[in-house]
Formats: sequence, C-alpha cells, structure tokens
Amino acid sequence: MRLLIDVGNTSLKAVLWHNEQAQPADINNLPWLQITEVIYACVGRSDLLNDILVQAASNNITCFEAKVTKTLGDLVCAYEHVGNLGIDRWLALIAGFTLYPNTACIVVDAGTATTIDVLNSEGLHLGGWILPGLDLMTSSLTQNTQRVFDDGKTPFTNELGKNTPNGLKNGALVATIGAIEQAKLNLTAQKTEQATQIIFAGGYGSLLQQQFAGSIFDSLLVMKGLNYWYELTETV
Ligand SMILES: Nc1ncnc2c1ncn2[C@@H]1O[C@H](COP(=O)(O)OP(=O)(O)OP(=O)(O)O)[C@@H](O)[C@H]1O
Ligand SMILES: CC(C)(CO)[C@@H](O)C(=O)NCCC(=O)O
Ligand SMILES: [K+]
Repeated sequence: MRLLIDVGNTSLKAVLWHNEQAQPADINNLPWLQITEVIYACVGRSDLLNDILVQAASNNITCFEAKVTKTLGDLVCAYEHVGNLGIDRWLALIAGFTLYPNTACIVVDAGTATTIDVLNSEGLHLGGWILPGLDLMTSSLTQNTQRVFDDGKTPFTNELGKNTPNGLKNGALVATIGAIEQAKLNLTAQKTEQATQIIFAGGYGSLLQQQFAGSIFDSLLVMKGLNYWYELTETV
C-alpha cells in the first residue's frame, strides 16, 4: 500500500492507498511493514514531514515528492514559472484531467485559500485565481473593522444580507461563486462544445458544490492527483 501525504497551510492530511481505495491513516501509528512507497506534496510547512520521512528512511521505503512540471502527458501548465504554481493546484488539475478526459474543467479547491483553475478539453491549463478562503474572507473583515461581526452560527447562503453576519458570510460566498462564474467565461470563449465539468475539493468544497448544478465534489481529489502523478511520472 501507498502512503499519500498532502501538507497544506492549515493541516497535514495522509491516507493509505490500497486496492484503488483510500483508507484513513493515523500518522502516529503507520503500518510501515505494509507501506511500499511514500508520495507527498507540500505547500505548507515542510518540517511537518520530517518525522515521517525519517521513519520511512529507517524502514527503507522510498519517498517521492510531487513537483509541478511544464507538462505531464497531455496536460500543460499555464505558468511560465511552473515552480511557482502550488503543487496542490497541479495535483487537482492532474486528477480532473484524468477523471474527465477530453472535458473542459474548472477545478476549485476551497480550503485556507480558494483556488480556481481552468482547464480546456485538450488539457491546456489556461490559468486560475487564488482567493482568500471563506474563513479568511470573513476574518479579515471582522479583524480590520470596528463594526463588522460574525455570530459564529450564521450559515453561508447566496441571499442578500439583512443583518451584519448575513452580509459578511453571504458576501464571502457570493464573491467565490462570482469568481467561478467568471472562470466559466474563459471556456465558453474557447468555443468548447461540451459542457464544462466543475469539480470541487477542500473543506468548503461540498458547500460550494451545492451552488452549481451538475458539478461534483471529490474530497480525495488531491490524493487522487498524487497517485496519478506518481503513476504518470514513473512510466515516462
Ligand atoms: N466539513 C468540513 N471539514 C473540514 N473543513 C471544513 C468543513 N467545512 C468547512 N471547512 C473549512 O474548510 C477549511 C479547511 O479546508 P481544507 O482542509 O481543504 O484545507 P486546509 O487544510 O485549510 O488548507 P490547506 O490545504 O491550505 O491546509 C477550513 O477553513 C474549515 O473551516
Ligand atoms: C494557493 C495555495 C496556498 C492553496 O493551497 C497554494 O496552492 C500555494 O501556495 N500556491 C502558490 C502560489 C500559486 O499557486 O501561484
Ligand atoms: K488545499
């Protein structure tokens, strides 16, 4: 089985991949005797990995760090400086491209930040945007104003706000929805015949998915991307 690790800005996530399925991994009690390789990606604090990489080395298990490259098969990165693109974004794109071949995709990863990446049906990454995540949007407002407050119980909805927490929470949600709508325009401009697949991942992915008919939420998107990255990179 494979150990897959995604180090983000808020948390480190790990799963064990076995028989095409993900199992939860307890990073304090890993089944080293059964692990065949470690594949990891990091946009956050790399020191969080130290302990695991040392344990892997002492068990003679090879570790692979996923990196962004200009191309991976038919997938082409939009960035000129590919090393600047977050590896989590690249992995989510790899997963989108592999799960929905020949389909234009908008890939949205909604965690600490919300990233929106646009991929045409040929595998060309057209680029994307980085927005503050929903919590960062609201906390930056409550922390930098005197009178904007959250009550800790108001949900995010797309309705007009009629009190301050509603205005705050819904403002963050509709800003994010609006950006996804804007992303769609970049694909219709490309005369794509097929419908665009919108794919959500991340802590707020499920909430956002409910705003877009026909879209999907995949909590394992980045992990699947890690697996595909490894398989596609090894066979090249
Ligand atoms: N059901 C949920 N489970 C986990 N997080 C949730 C949930 N609903 C909302 N969130 C929010 O999602 C965010 C966490 O998302 P996620 O785990 O995708 O990324 P992250 O670890 O914060 O980001 P990064 O990958 O940069 O570390 C937090 O802001 C959290 O409040
Ligand atoms: C935007 C985040 C923080 C999202 O996790 C990550 O993808 C990242 O650190 N990206 C680097 C900047 C970029 O993607 O252009
Ligand atoms: K993330």
